[in-house]
Amino acid sequence: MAVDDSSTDPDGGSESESSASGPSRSPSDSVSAVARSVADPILEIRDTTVAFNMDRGESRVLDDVTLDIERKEIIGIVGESGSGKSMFASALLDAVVEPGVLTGDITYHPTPDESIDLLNLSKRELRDLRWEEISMVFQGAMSSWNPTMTIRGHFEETLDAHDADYVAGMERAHELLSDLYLDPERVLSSYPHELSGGMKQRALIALSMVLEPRVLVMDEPTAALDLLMQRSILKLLKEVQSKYEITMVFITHDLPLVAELADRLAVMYAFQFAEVGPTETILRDAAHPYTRSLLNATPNLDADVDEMKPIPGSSPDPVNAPVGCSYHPRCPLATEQCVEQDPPFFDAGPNHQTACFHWEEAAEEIPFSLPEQTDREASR
Ligand SMILES: Nc1ncnc2c1ncn2[C@@H]1O[C@H](COP(=O)(O)OP(=O)(O)OP(=O)(O)O)[C@@H](O)[C@H]1O
Repeated sequence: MAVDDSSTDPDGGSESESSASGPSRSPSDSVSAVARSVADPILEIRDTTVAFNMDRGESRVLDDVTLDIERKEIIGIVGESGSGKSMFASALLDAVVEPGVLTGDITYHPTPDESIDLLNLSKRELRDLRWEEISMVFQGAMSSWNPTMTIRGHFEETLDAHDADYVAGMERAHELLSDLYLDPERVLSSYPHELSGGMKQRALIALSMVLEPRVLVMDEPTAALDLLMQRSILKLLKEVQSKYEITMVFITHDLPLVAELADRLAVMYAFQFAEVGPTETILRDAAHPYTRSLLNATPNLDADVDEMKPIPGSSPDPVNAPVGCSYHPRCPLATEQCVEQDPPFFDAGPNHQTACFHWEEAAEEIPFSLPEQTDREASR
């Protein structure tokens, strides 16, 4: 799915005529469409692909994605299992595992006036960038604590590896642990097995922020926790984000969960972004048939089980992703055009882009009812 702005009228609406005739998909269109929605990008991801050569053929597990991440925003990357979310996270840190091949352009702007070409750094520069500038809490990281080392040992090791000032670093560790409602001394002197899952996860978030990164990428950071702990960590993350003014990229399959936290959502389907927009807009006016069906299929505390409608069919194999729109085999709105052409992004409203030729029909054809008031709205 490419990005396109050629179908947009001056008022920000879209003209279906131009979409039907196949809008231009040149890179300049791509950049201008993305730039319009993000005023001060801290990360610019352009035409980025991750591919593995398999015996069966090339497996494109991230397929030509373009996205800007705004400084100090919380962006939720949402999608079904296997849609490419973790690959996207790894790409942001040039940390794709071998033999995966990462191509494209990712530019990091530590400040609005500085640009770093993230995919052309030396090993040393990349090592410094990770943790110090862009830090990551990986999926399953709770089990990655070294069981023979206290939590203090982990903080010390991290500070040491980056030649950071020990006293200032440990002061920051104390502050972060307190911010995350942990008793710093008790936690620092504990071994990982002496802490509950929720405490370990909060300590890990503190550890990932100890070198004062500007961006924190979290891949399913709360997946192993119960619902109440997940929600309380989300609340703490919001507080920490606003205190330290950090940019957060929160990756999850759980749309209602991340909707409580994120300013914007980017919905992934089949290794590409299907829709990007402000969280409230996506929840109220999702324009992509997949997002609308995902909202109908997603369990949440407020909906009856009978109201949930699973999406028929299964998500594509990265070796044999469908030609045209990758969602077309499961989409009730699919036409010949969807089978033949890869839809570009269309503007569906302010800062709201969707990669669907038929987005204007989606609201009528795929209705969904908004959940009752959520915690997110109540907390605003
Ligand atoms: N090392 C690898 N070699 C080849 N393919 C891989 C490798 N790791 C992941 N994949 C494939 O890449 C695709 C995207 O995986 P990814 O882990 O990014 O999905 P995800 O959306 O994060 O899912 P989940 O939430 O289940 O982790 C999947 O089809 C997966 O099988």
